[in-house]
Amino acid sequence: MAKIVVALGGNALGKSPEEQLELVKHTATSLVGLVAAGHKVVISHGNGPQVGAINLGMNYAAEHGQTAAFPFPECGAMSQGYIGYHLQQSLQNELHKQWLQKNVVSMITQVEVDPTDSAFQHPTKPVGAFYTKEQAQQIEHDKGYVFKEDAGRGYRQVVPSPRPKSIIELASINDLIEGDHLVIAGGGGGVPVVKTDAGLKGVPAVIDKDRTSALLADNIDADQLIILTAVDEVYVNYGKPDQKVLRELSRAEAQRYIDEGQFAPGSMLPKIEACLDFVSSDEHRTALITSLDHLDDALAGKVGTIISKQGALVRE
Ligand SMILES: Nc1ncnc2c1ncn2[C@@H]1O[C@H](COP(=O)(O)OP(=O)(O)O)[C@@H](O)[C@H]1O
Ligand SMILES: NC(=O)OP(=O)(O)O
Repeated sequence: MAKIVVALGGNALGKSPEEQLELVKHTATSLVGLVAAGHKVVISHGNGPQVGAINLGMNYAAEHGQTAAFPFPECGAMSQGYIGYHLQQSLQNELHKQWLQKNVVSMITQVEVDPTDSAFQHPTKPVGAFYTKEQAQQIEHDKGYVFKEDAGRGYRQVVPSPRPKSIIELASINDLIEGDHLVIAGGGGGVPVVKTDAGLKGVPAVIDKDRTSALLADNIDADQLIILTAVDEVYVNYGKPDQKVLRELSRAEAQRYIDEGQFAPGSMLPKIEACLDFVSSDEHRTALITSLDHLDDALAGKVGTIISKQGALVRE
């Protein structure tokens, strides 16, 4: 029996509620398979496209006098509710189908960040829709948003992405895990908050969910961190004619590829760094990167990139 944190990528969750529900239903089958095998599973998820879409919609409604303005942290909390709802429902339906009894719960999670984090001066986290260069320049001009090219897929708005310091609801998450609940936590990297004299206060940013998932996995002393995204494996020379798949990576190999710039900042780089953070303190810990579609194949060792401290494969 292992304790496993599974992080679902926001970009891999489709572009609409219908697409997201279909993708989540499919992944729920594999996640419940892990539960059926006796593992303790904690699920986290991204929210880049979703929080971007919610923010765009709320801004549009506010600009047209239809609603009050909704600050960015509130949009982050809404994205946790929206994705958590799909996950809860799909997991509950799948548990029922497999005749398994388990309570499923999404924990609205706040994550403390440092107000002096230099990330606030250098926005890097892509959120929302993809635009052409011309469209992005127009919106930059009209609204003052910052856009960057995202891993060859188009231009996206970027917001600050400070590092997660601590998980505010950690004690409750641990209690729920101990109580054998199937917990969804740290959604969208958590709603970023800072500690002030007046208490916790939300800040406009998106914490990288891979970093928060690694922190969560460390804090609950998990054995494995699984990052599910849109690609089956990690590559060197990604997207080039000579791209090469990486099936197993040691800490030293991963560091060498990071230094070579093999992993795109804002997409694959934070995943690799999060995996390294998680495996570095304990050689029995492993991290796995694969696609939402192929979790079962990856657990069977057919696809996926495994990262461990020494690079030696440790599987159940
Ligand atoms: N070296 C690499 N190997 C594999 N994928 C990479 C690499 N560099 C960048 N990517 C891109 O990173 C994406 C995953 O990051 P992202 O879309 O931000 O993840 P998420 O699923 O968490 O939203 C992949 O779909 C791929 O397009
Ligand atoms: N919050 C976050 O990291 O979202 P994505 O997985 O969508 O990038």
